[in-house]
Amino acid sequence: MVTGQIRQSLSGFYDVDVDGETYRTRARGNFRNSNQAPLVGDWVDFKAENKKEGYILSIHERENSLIRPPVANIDEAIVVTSCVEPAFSSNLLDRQLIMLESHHVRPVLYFSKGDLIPEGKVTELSDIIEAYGKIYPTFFPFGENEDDVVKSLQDTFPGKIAVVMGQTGAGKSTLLNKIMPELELQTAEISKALHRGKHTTRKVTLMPIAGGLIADTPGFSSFDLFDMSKEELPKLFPELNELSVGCKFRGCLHIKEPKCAVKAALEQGEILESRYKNYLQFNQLIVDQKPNYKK
Ligand SMILES: Nc1nc2c(ncn2[C@@H]2O[C@H](COP(=O)(O)OP(=O)(O)OP(=O)(O)O)[C@@H](O)[C@H]2O)c(=O)[nH]1
Ligand SMILES: [Zn+2]
Repeated sequence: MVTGQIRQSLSGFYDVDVDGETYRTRARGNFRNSNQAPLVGDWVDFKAENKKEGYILSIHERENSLIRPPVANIDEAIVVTSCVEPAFSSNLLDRQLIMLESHHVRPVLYFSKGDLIPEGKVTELSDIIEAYGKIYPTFFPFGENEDDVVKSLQDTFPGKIAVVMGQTGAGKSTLLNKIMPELELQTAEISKALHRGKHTTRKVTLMPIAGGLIADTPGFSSFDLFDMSKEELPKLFPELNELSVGCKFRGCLHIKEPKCAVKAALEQGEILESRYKNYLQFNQLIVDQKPNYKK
């Protein structure tokens, strides 16, 4: 029996890395019937006569995992958000952030297309980005410092598994190509020129980049996964969660309760109004989505 880490999955095959050597494996029949499917990033025990025909015997306990992308043991998720084209959406960003928080994956924010922000909007967007910077590690290449910012993001990679996610056209491929030009990932323009969809295979790969392992995720155009309870939701906003110790009621949802520290902070302008509005909207979505969930 050998132990290694799954680095790629494709059509039922799992490529397992053992100290730099790759073994092609499959999941055993009884394994497929159980609910647990191997994921890229999983540490597995497997049996192999040779490097082409191995069988996964068991999966080690996971730190965490995501559904989109299907990757396990993620150290950080780089959320790429475009400032312009597609327009900045705090709602979409906050949806991704609570999804990551609920899966215990650490978000890192990268804001792209700072160069395209119209002059009249620079202050507004910079203020928003600065506010996010107080909640999460945030990288915003803008003007002269672009290369340094990308470099400092890349300095977070060594020894880690990272996933890159974000809306279609946000600039994920562009960022990865900046870090590692050898990758030559197709950016939107090139794939448009080739007249074909970019993500036709269901291949998931961890690519060695800047000392870490990175999975590039197909972009999405909408995002509506709310599988948490309304009680759990406020805990997924780190700044609300931190403030909640000051609320009068334990389990305060920061909506209608009196003596709520979150609402006080909101009135003082200490938290982003857009985040609070998004919180209220997500709360409503959960309430509408799961009428029987209410305690
Ligand atoms: N001006 C400017 N253009 C950018 C920047 N980042 C990306 N782009 C452009 O935006 C378009 C989309 O970028 P991609 O890197 O393909 O976006 P993606 O997130 O990989 O998109 P999907 O693969 O569809 O999910 C391309 O035309 C890029 O050249 C940026 O910082 N500034
Ligand atoms: Zn409260």
